[in-house]
Amino acid sequence: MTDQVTRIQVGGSAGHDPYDVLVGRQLLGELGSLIGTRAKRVAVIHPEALASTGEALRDDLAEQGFEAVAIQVPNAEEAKTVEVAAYCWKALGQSGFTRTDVIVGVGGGATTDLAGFVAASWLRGVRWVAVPTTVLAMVDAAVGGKTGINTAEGKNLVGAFHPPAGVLCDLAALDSLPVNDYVSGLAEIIKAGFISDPVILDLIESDPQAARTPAGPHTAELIVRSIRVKADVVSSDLKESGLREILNYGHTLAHAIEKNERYKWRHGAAVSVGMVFAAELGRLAGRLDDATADRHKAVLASVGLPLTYRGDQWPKLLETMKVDKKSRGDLLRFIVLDGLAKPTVLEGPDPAVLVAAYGEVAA
Ligand SMILES: NC(=O)c1ccc[n+]([C@@H]2O[C@H](COP(=O)([O-])OP(=O)(O)OC[C@H]3O[C@@H](n4cnc5c(N)ncnc54)[C@H](O)[C@@H]3O)[C@@H](O)[C@H]2O)c1
Ligand SMILES: O=C(O)C(=O)C[C@@H](O)[C@H](O)[C@H](O)COP(=O)(O)O
Ligand SMILES: [Zn+2]
Repeated sequence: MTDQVTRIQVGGSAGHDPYDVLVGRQLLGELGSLIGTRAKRVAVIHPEALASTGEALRDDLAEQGFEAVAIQVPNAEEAKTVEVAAYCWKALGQSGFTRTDVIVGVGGGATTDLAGFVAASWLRGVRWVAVPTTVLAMVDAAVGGKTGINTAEGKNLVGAFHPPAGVLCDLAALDSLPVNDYVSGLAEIIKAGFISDPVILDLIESDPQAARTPAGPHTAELIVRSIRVKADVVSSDLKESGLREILNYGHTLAHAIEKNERYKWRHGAAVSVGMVFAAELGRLAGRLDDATADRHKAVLASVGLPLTYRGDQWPKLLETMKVDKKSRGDLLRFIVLDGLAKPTVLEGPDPAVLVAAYGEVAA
């Protein structure tokens, strides 16, 4: 599977333009055609860690005749700030970037979230192409058009739905990814397994150690299966008016942990703890069977993801969860499972049940 190119179409049926996610190797030759002939200028937004990749892409695009600029931004969550967005807007303004010009976001989910947001906000929306270079960005962040930045008050509080024109997942990029960032992406893959495609869980459980590296036998299949889960959901509900909420499984607590840690925790690590909490919530609400709830801890721990967070932080986490995007007025809402691959919404759980569920993750 690793040497072939898999093409997954996203959208088309819900009023937004369809685009393709390509998964394979040596895909960057596709970039010029995705950018298209109307563009004169291209801005390549990349993190510090990928300085040489960003500059090589810029040089390549310049050779293809574009006026190409590289915009280097900080690594990880430090890029998802209004100050960094403003720095990008300034660079676009100074390059004379017009509505037919194109942004390329190369990097992990933090970079693609930022690049997509800059594309959504510049001149009220220009085209952008995502070149995700982490597992997490390939299977989740770069697909589906949720773009945004954080504020001191919470995760992704400012953003826009602005789908890319295409997504290029070059598996070779994963070879340089630090193992903790690789494993962080497995949390979103495991999420896709629990909400929709249990074969994902079987593949990881068959050899958890191998799942921790890009050389594992199931890497491409895990990535493709997870992208299909996401593509199916966002194709029918781009703007999260219903079904798309299932992709937020584990995220209500995760985002509160990330804010509490001032965005220093990896997103996937927080999602891992959040899924243990959500599984326990489902079990205590009488929806989820014990075996499936316990399977969360087993599979997450088997790849080295965390299961616990500080017990004394519960009051602060609860306050933050109240302003989660799924809340409606004073009503707290969580995604839980009615069973394996049966996600549903749990509205306004009894506060005592919430405390008891947190007891399962409290360290
Ligand atoms: N928009 C969405 O739908 C969506 C979905 C899931 C997650 N997200 C967001 O994605 C972000 C997390 O993304 P992430 O896990 O990719 O982390 P990240 O973007 O922070 O990247 C992790 C680190 O790896 C570096 N890096 C990236 N690619 C590399 C490579 N190939 N080799 C070496 N280093 C590399 C980055 O510079 C960074 O330091 C969070 O902000 C999260 O909120 C968004
Ligand atoms: O695409 C979605 O929808 C998701 O919820 C996917 C999540 O994995 C992702 O972390 C997303 O950025 C969360 O969005 P938010 O709306 O809860 O900020
Ligand atoms: Zn996520």
